Formats: sequence, C-alpha cells, structure tokens
Amino acid sequence: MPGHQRAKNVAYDDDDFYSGDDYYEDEEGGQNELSPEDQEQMRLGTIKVKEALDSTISVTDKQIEEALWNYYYNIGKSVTYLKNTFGPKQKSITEPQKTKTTTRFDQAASAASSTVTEMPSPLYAYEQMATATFSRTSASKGCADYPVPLPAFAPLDYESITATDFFFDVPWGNVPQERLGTISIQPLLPRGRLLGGSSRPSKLAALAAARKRKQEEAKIASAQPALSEAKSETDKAVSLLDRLNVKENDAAPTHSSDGGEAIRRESVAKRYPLKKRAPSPEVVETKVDEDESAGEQIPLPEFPDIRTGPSTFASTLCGRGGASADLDSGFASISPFPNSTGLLQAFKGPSPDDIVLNAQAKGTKPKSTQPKKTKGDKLAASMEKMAVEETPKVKSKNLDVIKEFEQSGMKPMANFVVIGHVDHGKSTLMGRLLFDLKVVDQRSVDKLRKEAETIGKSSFAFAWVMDQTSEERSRGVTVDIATNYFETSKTRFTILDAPGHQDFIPNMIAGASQADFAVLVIDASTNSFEAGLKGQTKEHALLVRSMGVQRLIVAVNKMDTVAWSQSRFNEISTQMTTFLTAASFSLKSLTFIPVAGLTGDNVTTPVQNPNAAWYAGGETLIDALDASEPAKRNIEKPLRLTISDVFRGGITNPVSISGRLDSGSLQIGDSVLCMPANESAVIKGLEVENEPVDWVVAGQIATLHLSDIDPVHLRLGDIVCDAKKPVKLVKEFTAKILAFEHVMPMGVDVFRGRLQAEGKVKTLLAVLNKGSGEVVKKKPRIVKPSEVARVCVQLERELPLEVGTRVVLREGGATVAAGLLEG
Ligand SMILES: Nc1nc2c(ncn2[C@@H]2O[C@H](COP(=O)(O)OP(=O)(O)OP(=O)(O)O)[C@@H](O)[C@H]2O)c(=O)[nH]1
Repeated sequence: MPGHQRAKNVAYDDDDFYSGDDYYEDEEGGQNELSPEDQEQMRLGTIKVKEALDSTISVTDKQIEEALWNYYYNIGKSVTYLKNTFGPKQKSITEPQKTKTTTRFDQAASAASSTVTEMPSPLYAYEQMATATFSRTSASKGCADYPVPLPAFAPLDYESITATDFFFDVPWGNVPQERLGTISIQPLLPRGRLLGGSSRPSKLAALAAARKRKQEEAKIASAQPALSEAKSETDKAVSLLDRLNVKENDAAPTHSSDGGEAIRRESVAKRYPLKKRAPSPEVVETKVDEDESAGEQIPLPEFPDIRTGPSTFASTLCGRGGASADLDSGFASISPFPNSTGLLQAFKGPSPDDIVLNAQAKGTKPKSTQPKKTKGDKLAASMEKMAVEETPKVKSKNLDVIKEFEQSGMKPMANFVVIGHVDHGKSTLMGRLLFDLKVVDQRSVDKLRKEAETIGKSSFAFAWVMDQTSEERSRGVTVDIATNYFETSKTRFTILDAPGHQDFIPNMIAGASQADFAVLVIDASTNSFEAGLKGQTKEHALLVRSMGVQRLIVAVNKMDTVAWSQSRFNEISTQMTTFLTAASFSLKSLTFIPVAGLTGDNVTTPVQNPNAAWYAGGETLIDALDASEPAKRNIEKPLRLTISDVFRGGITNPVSISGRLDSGSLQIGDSVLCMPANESAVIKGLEVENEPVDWVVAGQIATLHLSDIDPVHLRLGDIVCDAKKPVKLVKEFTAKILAFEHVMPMGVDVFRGRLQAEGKVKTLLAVLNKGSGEVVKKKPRIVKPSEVARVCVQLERELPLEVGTRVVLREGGATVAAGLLEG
C-alpha cells in the first residue's frame, strides 16, 4: 500500500473488499472511456469548480477532473478537496490524494454513510476516518498546525489511529472550530449496486457500460470478438461485468481462449465445485429408444424431472438462452461462462456414470415399439417391470417322510451341548475330539497353532477349531453357539459348543434348547473346580436340566494339571453327584470321565499316563458319547422348529433359516407358519450338514431355504410350525419350576429358547414334592432355592408357548428358576 495513505483494517473479510487493483490499474484508460454523458458532466463540473476555486490555488484540469470523478461530480466536495489539498494552508501537502489508493469499499461506505462537507484541512483526515477503512492521509499530519497543539507526550501513530485517538486532546464540549464539521446523512436510495452503495452507477459499472458500448460498436464494425484483445486483468473484470448483463440473445462467444483466461476460469470453477450429476433419465430414454437391436431388458426406473429451472440469479448471471442450451449439463445452468468451451466441453457428453448405465440399458432393454407415453405412464410401467417376478410355486414331491426315514437306514442322530464354566476347556476338548476323529486334519490344526502363536495363545489352537470368529479368537472366549458334526459307527453327532461366560447365558440357553444331552466340562485344576462351582458350573447344569436335558456326561478336564490324581477326580465326582441329583438328574443318567483335552488323553484313546493307572480300562469320552441313548424323536407330532439363525443362503435363496426340529418333519414344497409373526412361508430347499436333502425329521438340525416371506418376520428363537396345527401365542401360563434362587411374586425375564419377554411371577400356587409332584404347600409366600413349585407367570407380550415347553426365568442377569409349561 502506498505510503501516502495508510488504512486501518477494521477486520472486514478479504472478500468484503473489492480488489482495487483490478479497477485502478486501468484508471487512465477508464477515464478515456467515459460515456458522452459522463464527458459532458465532467466538462460542466470542471468549469464550475474552476469558478469556485480561489485564483491563488493553482490546479490543473486533470486534478479537477480527478476530484470530480472521485466525488461523483459533487462540485462542493471537489472544491473543498482541492482547496484543502492545494490551498495555501496545506503547504505540507504537495500531492493530491491519489484516487488509486481509495478502495472501492471506501467509496461505497462513505457514499452510503456520512458526508463531511466544507471541512477545513485537518478535518479532511476525519472525513477519511469516517469511512469504513478509517483511512488517514498524510494531510492529517498537519495536525501539528492545529490551534490546539498536540502534546509532546502523545505522539499520534497514524498507522493505527482511531477517532478516539484523534480527539484525545479535545476537552469534552469544547471542540476547536477547526475540527467542527457538518455531518449530513444522504437519503436512503434504492441500492442496486454491487456493494449496496450509491444509486449512481459505480465507476466500475460505468467503465463496464462504456466497455460494452465500445465492444458492441466494434462487433458491428468488424464482426470480430470485441474482447479478444482484452488481455489485462482489468479487461477480464470488465468482461465479467459485461456478462452480468448478457441478454437472451447475447450468446455469441466473445472470449479468447488464452491460457490465463483458462486458468482463471478453472479457479472460478474450483470456487464453485460441480456436484456429481445424477444420471439423466432423459439420456437413458433416448439411448434406449435409439437402440433398435437391444435384447431382453431389466428396465431402469424412470423418474419425473424434478429439477428446478435456473434461479433468477443464475438467469441474470448467465442469461436464459445460454443456460437452457446446456441445461442438462448441470454446470451450464450455473456457469458464469455459458459460452466458454473449455469447461463446458467436459460436461457436454454423458458422464462416465451415464455411459455405464446406458451400456447396461442397451444390453438389457428391448426395442420399444410402443407409442410415446406420458411421464406418469412410463414411471408406472417401469415400476411394474422392476417388480421381481413371483417365485414359481415350489413343487412338492409329496413324500411319505416317516416311511422315507425308516427306509433310509439313517444312523441315529444326537445333538449335545457342551457346557461349563468359562475357560474350563470346552472348546479345546471338542477341537481335540474332532482332530482325533479326523474331522479336522493335521494341517488345519498346525495352521491354527501358528496363528494362535502369533498372538501368544498357542494353547488355543484346538479351541479355535470351534471358536471361529475373530472376536472369540482374540478374546479367547466363546461368544455364540458353535456347531460341528462328527459320527461314530453308531451315531451321527452334532456338537453345540456353548459359551461359558455369564454374559452369554442367553446363547447358552439357545444351545441347550436344541440338545438331546449335555457334556459338562469341569476344570480339575486346583481352585478352578471350586471357582466354577460358584460360577457357571452349577447354573449351566441346572439350566440344561430345566430345559429337558436328562443325560449328562461330566468331563473332568485338565487332569494333566493334577497329575491324573485319582483323589481329585473322586472329590469332584462326589461333589457334583450330590449337586446334580439334587437338581433332579437321575444317578444312572450321570457319567464321569477323566480327560485332558489339551493332550488328548482319554478323549478318543485311553490315557497312557502311568499316574492314571487307577483308571485302566475305563471309558473314554467318545465311548461315553456313543453309549448315549439317542433321544426319542417326536416325528409324528406337529412340526416345531426353533430358529437358531436367519441368513441369506445365496442369490437363489435370499431368506434362509436354520434350527433343530423339535418335533414333526418337513419336505420341500411344504407350507409353514412362522410364529409369533404369524407369517406363512414355503419351503424352497432343505439342507442337513451342508448337503441338500428332500426331507428332514425331528432331532435333525436343518437349513431351510424359504420363499414367500419377508425376512423381517423371522427372528432368532421364533418357531416354525405346522400351518394347520400352529403353536399358540400366550400371555399367561402355569409352569412347574425348579427354583435356583428365592422366588416370590416378582418381575422376571422369561426365556423360551432365544425368545424373551418381560413378565412377572404373578402367583405362587403351590410347593410340590420333587419326586412325586404332589402338592406339599398351597399358596406359599416364597419358594426357596432347590424347591419345586407351581407358579403363574404373566407376560408383557405374547410368546409362542404350549404344554411341555421349557422356560427359564431370569432376574437381574441371574437365573432364578427354570421349568416346564403345564398350561
Ligand atoms: N493344561 C491343560 N490346559 C487346558 C486343557 N484344556 C484346555 N486347556 C486350556 O484352557 C484354556 C481355556 O480353554 P478353552 O477351550 O478356550 O476353554 P472354554 O471352556 O472353551 O472357554 P469358553 O468357551 O470361553 O468358556 C486354554 O488355554 C486351553 O489351552 C487341558 O486339558 N489341560
């Protein structure tokens, strides 16, 4: 900024100031391009100013013209300025204020606010300060000439002076005559100008108008683009203003395509980034119509044109004609360069997205021989075409499933759930079992061991055979039920490995609800067994019992850690037998097996450790499993399947579920009812152990591929049932329960497998004899732990329940009772 004028920044944003450079660099040229009216005003103004000026003041015509130009032909202000600047009192001021340093904002602000008239020289400085920029000319240095001299101790910093600074030496109510001025407020006039300033055309606008006129004249004369020679920045600014006034017919390109211009346009484009354009439905439509050879189609949806027309501002900016020509381009409708070729060319054709969509449409849409339809018709037609064709009816083979089952010679099947306190070695034991039975090969175990080693958990290699999610592996705990299969010469087994952690009890309940029997794993290590008793060992055992599991294999694990101590094994067996028989397991349904899952001792092969000589000839784990009586299958009862998983079984099977058939049978083509949603579905396909099958029977865990149902109606724990004999939805029931904790009329969470509903124990009906089931006490106030009782439970929402259904009552995260529904 020139030294003769300093401006104090009053914290306006940079954008608030018009770049003075753009304008004043062309000031000379600008004056030359005054309109005839301006020239006439300038001529008359010069004469009047000359008349008003003292003969002692010598100023040139150019200086007068500059003053007039600067004060918008205001004679008074121009005279005052010239007097103050060139008059005898202002000897120190040798040069007039150069208009070049007055910003456009100064002019606009001063014109719009106050005007100081006829001020003596020092007050000129105030006039400048009264402008928005608080500019201070060198004339203000003349304050040394003020009648009230500035005190020596208060030097003025002209770079940062404020109005307060300026008057700091003036006593209140005693302003020196020299500093008095008249503030006249200009009447409010319509503000149509760029910065809301004077109603007169701004200088820039005047220049623009002049430029435009000149340009039009030149156009007529030479038919050459008038602005092709406009190379300077000023010209570009002016040409931009020209375009602000582009009318509908002013569409001829007028720009040179020099590099500077292109760069500038690019920078403008950057300031107004283009939004990615959605594919144009019209374009798709045209292409498809043109393509006579198109084959079968999956039509693209056609949408009504919801784009608005260009805004008034955009129309003003670009002109409607220019914009509409390229309306589709999206950019043209907002571009300040409607006729420029560089940027617009890039948006002339279809976007890459459009090209892909068009290509897809070409390949799939047949030729249209239909007469042109209305937009509404087209939309409706497209939506119709988009509708997925109704799945063809699944044909049933009408098999006699029971007969098929009997003739199949299928091995008896058994599902067992592996339960026990956290970290007692359930997954490891099952991994070892699968490895020893060659269900899992050496390579896979080596790989798992390597992976486990990398995170310092090499001992979990066998556990990872079962724990397959990354969460389970990184945390070292089972989270959800893991399923695996193996078979012996006698039986096909399904392993349901349940989580031991108390946080995942609901998952354990879900596993238990599918089991025919259970394997309870107990860590024999010092203190671990005891810790388990206080933890989930007992709770799990009680839960499976209350869910109908009668047979229990107790695997006393980690025997290697106690050197295969017989006394430890006996201690654990004794304690657990007492507890389990108290929990209504019959003695003959309990089997205790000493094992070491990690080493594989006594899992599938008898233990070789000499310390285990006391167990010589005893059962291995696999022997005990094989000796399990397969549960009786309720094949002839109505279908009941508890959903344990809902998933997408592939492109052709968008809705699939899996779960154990508690009763009944199923074949492809059957119609089923899903409860509690009460939605029907058709069996499209069936799988058992990942192999497609035509039918399944009670006891099997199967995958059902469904059709004619929305997956939103299917949740874990829901019941798939016979459509003719569906399970009932109930809100209140009576149950025979085994109490784990004190039970009284209280709020409880009721679990039916994975299904859960809030409810309350409404009434305690009776305490029963454990063995005979006879009533011992009617209407007790409380049921003590390990007592059997009949209670009435009320639910807040309906659950699919029927006589014989197992329910678990929990409260505050702990199981308080479990039982059997009586009615
Ligand atoms: N010494 C020894 N360690 C064992 C044995 N069985 C399992 N472990 C270790 O015990 C730890 C826990 O084993 P997991 O199989 O994950 O225990 P879990 O009961 O399945 O754990 P959750 O499923 O999370 O309840 C691992 O470090 C095993 O290596 C065993 O027989 N002997």
